[in-house]
Amino acid sequence: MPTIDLKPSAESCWELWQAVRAKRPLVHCITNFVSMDIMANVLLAAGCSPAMAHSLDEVEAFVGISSALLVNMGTLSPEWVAAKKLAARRAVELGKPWVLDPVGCGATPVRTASCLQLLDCRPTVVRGNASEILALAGAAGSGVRGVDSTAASRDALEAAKQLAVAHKCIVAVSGEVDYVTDGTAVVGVRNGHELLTLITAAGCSLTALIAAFVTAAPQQPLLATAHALAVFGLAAEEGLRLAPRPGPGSLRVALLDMLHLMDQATVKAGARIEVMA
Ligand SMILES: Nc1ncnc2c1ncn2[C@@H]1O[C@H](COP(=O)(O)OP(=O)(O)OP(=O)(O)O)[C@@H](O)[C@H]1O
Ligand SMILES: Cc1ncsc1CCO
Ligand SMILES: [Mg+2]
Repeated sequence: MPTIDLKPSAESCWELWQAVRAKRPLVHCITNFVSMDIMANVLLAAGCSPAMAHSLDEVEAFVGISSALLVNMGTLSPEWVAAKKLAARRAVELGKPWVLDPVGCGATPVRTASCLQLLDCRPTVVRGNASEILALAGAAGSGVRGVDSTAASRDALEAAKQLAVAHKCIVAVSGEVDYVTDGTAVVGVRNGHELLTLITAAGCSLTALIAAFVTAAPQQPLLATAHALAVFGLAAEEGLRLAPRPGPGSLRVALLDMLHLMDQATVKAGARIEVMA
């Protein structure tokens, strides 16, 4: 497959998505019980192959046959955390991208400690809501309410930059504006809709899509992440426009439909990715 040279643009967004579809990457997801269904469906609709596998006995072999790994801290247990660490280390050994979703970081000491242990396993990308990113960076008063954020994404941008520098990774904070940074550059994505916060595991699924997009532009994980954020957010916007009712249930279905149906003209007209720093 030819190497893609991404630009922070809507054109590039379509181009990368087509490369993802052509590759149909197998994304190995060690996620949570809540997100399994919607995450697998989001990946399928967007043109990828999902596989949910979390057995301690199997995860290393699964990383071996996958294009990328997604690790999500949602419904954690000691066995699952051990499996996540093994899988993450294997991904690094094999040079495969892996993406961390620190769900509910800051909610309990065990959860925060587990997220920090995974962060030490050298993720390619970390994507969380603002409260999760603040807690991961050790900021006081992150405001996490269970797995939900009470902070605005802009308020977590400095924390995201700190994390990116300290852990040599890309950090994305989702919210009204999504921010992606490597610690120096900042790219903003202005797609999405507030109703997404009423669909459980929308963010979890988005993180899995980021893992898929990075497989098609492994040298440009920052821009690949921004492109995944734009595609996901735009699918929600377009879905809501065409949904029978403006509620979370209809949006959940319409989001999947749009990830399957969205065309080039819609992506080129609607993706809002901009370099901010
Ligand atoms: N106020 C908002 N306006 C527009 N889009 C939003 C808003 N808040 C979140 N989003 C979008 O919702 C999606 C999920 O992000 P969110 O920050 O809600 O994730 P999350 O809290 O991790 O979700 P979950 O834990 O349920 O998986 C992203 O595409 C994001 O851009
Ligand atoms: C609601 C919930 N609880 C643990 S994981 C999860 C899915 C959203 O993060
Ligand atoms: Mg989340």
